[in-house]
Parts: sequence; structure tokens; C-alpha cells
Amino acid sequence: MTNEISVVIAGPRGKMGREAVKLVEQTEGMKLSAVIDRQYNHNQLSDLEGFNSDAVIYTSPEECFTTVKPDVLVDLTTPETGYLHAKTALLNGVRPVIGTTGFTQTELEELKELSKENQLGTIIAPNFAIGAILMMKFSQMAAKYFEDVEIIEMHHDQKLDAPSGTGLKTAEMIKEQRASKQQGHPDEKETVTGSRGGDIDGIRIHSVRLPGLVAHQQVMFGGEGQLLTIKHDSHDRGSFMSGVKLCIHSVMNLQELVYGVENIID
Ligand SMILES: NC(=O)C1=CN([C@@H]2O[C@H](COP(=O)(O)OP(=O)(O)OC[C@H]3O[C@@H](n4cnc5c(N)ncnc54)[C@H](O)[C@@H]3O)[C@@H](O)[C@H]2O)C=CC1
Ligand SMILES: O=C(O)C1=N[C@H](C(=O)O)C[C@H](O)C1
Repeated sequence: MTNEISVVIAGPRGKMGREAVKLVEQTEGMKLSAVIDRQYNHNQLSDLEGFNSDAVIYTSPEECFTTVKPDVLVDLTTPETGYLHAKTALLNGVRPVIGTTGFTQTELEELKELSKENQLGTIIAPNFAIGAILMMKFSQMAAKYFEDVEIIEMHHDQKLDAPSGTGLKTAEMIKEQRASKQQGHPDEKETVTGSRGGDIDGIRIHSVRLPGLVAHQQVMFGGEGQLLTIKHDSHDRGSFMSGVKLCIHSVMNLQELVYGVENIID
């Protein structure tokens, strides 16, 4: 009988997946039992360049979960795939830790329901970095005192979803704190579509995508004669790993879905 947490990682060859593979392999009390990839079915991860793990690669999540019976799935793939993986995991008794962003509200609701029905923990983590989590919490605090806010999120140009999961979650947290407000001039008109950014309950959100960036966000609050900027930068993907580790441990003790790492830290 072992107390090791058996982990499967989906997306091991991606930018985040590679870091997560190293993390799980180096963490005492965790075992990388298998990985889910689009290719290389039934190879070992060590058959691929840059890996030395003997974890088996599966292209079918069902086959992976029923054969390996892991405790936890860590998903770092794409929005459509991440959702399917999370659903398949819950239907097969596996607890999802989802770093993948870009899920729709309906998908989130469905996973919440499935998690509850199966009494299995799920963590949906728009951002694993402690600094980003604090940025969101501080922004929520600030929104009590400043009702005008715009979010600027900046990412590398390989990102699929806009706005980012972090930007969306920040807006949702601010929304819980302030009354709905239409910002800017009531008669303002965009002469170039999209100039004023996305609109979440009046909160404007702007997405910048450029090579050279990793993951950055500024939340700007304007008040009479003053500007408060709350800013966070992830300069490399190591910034996310302590959060991944915390979520793998925490999901083992949950029986429902938690959306946001701020809900599992003190
Ligand atoms: N929550 C957080 O703190 C963070 C979340 N992310 C999110 O994680 C996700 C991955 O980001 P990156 O690693 O930068 O992307 P990436 O593009 O480098 O990696 C994605 C990987 O998923 C794999 N993949 C795609 N479809 C698949 C399938 N059907 N089965 C198995 N693997 C599949 C791809 O082959 C690729 O290796 C994104 O949604 C991103 O927004 C990224 C950084 C931090
Ligand atoms: O795609 C990324 O890189 C990131 N995605 C997450 C998001 O959408 O917020 C987290 C972080 O910003 C990096």
C-alpha cells in the first residue's frame, strides 16, 4: 500500500506540460503514472527527446484512466481538449486539476455538476502563480474603493484564448465586489472595432499578444486625481509550478469543483 499520489499529465510536450512532468517526477509522494498526448500511443515518454520518464503515453484518455487508474489528471492542453479530458476523468473516477484556460461558462457548469454528482474533487485554476492569485485578490479589494477599472493582459503570441483565463477571473472577482457600471463616456463610439476592448459587466479587458512575452497583467483603477495599477509578471513557467503542486495535493481532499486557486490558499 503506497500513499503516493498517482498523476497523469495531458499535454506533456507543451510549454507547461514539460515543466509539470519535471515537477511531478521531482516531488516526493507523487508518481507520474502516464501521460496523454495526441501522438506516440503506447510509447514511453523517454522514447521522446528531452524526457527520461518511463511513463507510458496514451492517446485515448478513457484507455489511460481505466488502465492506469490514477488519482489525479493535470491537464495543460487546449480549451476543447481540456474540457473533454476533465469530463472523461470525472466519469472514470479521476480528479481533474485543470490549468487549461478558455472553457465556456456552460462547460464550467457541467464540470461542476459532474464533480458534485461523483463526489470527486476538481480544481479549475486559471492561474497557478501565487503572485497572480494575489494580484486578483488585491484587485478585488481595490474594487471596493474604485469603481472604474480596465484590465490589460499580455501574453505570448501562441496563446489560443482571449481574453486570458486570468483576465476573465479577475473581472469576475471584481464584479462580485462592485455594482455594474458602464465605463467611459456614455456617448463614446468605436471608430475602429475592438478599440475599447472586451466588456464584462462594464469592465473593459484588453488582450495583447506578442512574441517575447510570457504572461503579464495590469489591473488599472482610476479615481479622481489618481491611478492605482496592480501588476503581475510571469517571466517563466517555473512561476506556475508551486501552484500545480498545491492543487495536486488539495484536489485529493475535495469532493466538489473549486474554480480558482485563491479558494484553496489561506
Ligand atoms: N493555469 C495556469 O497557470 C496556466 C495555464 N496555461 C494554460 O495551459 C494550456 C497549455 O498552455 P501551453 O503549455 O503554453 O501550450 P502549448 O501549446 O505549449 O501546449 C499544449 C500541448 O497540448 C497538447 N495537446 C493538444 N491537443 C491534445 C490532445 N488532444 N491530447 C493530448 N495533448 C494535446 C499539444 O500537443 C501541446 O503539446 C493553455 O490553455 C494555457 O492557457 C498556461 C500557463 C499557465
Ligand atoms: O497561456 C498562457 O500562457 C497562460 N494562460 C493562463 C491564462 O489564460 O490566464 C495563465 C497565464 O496567464 C499563462
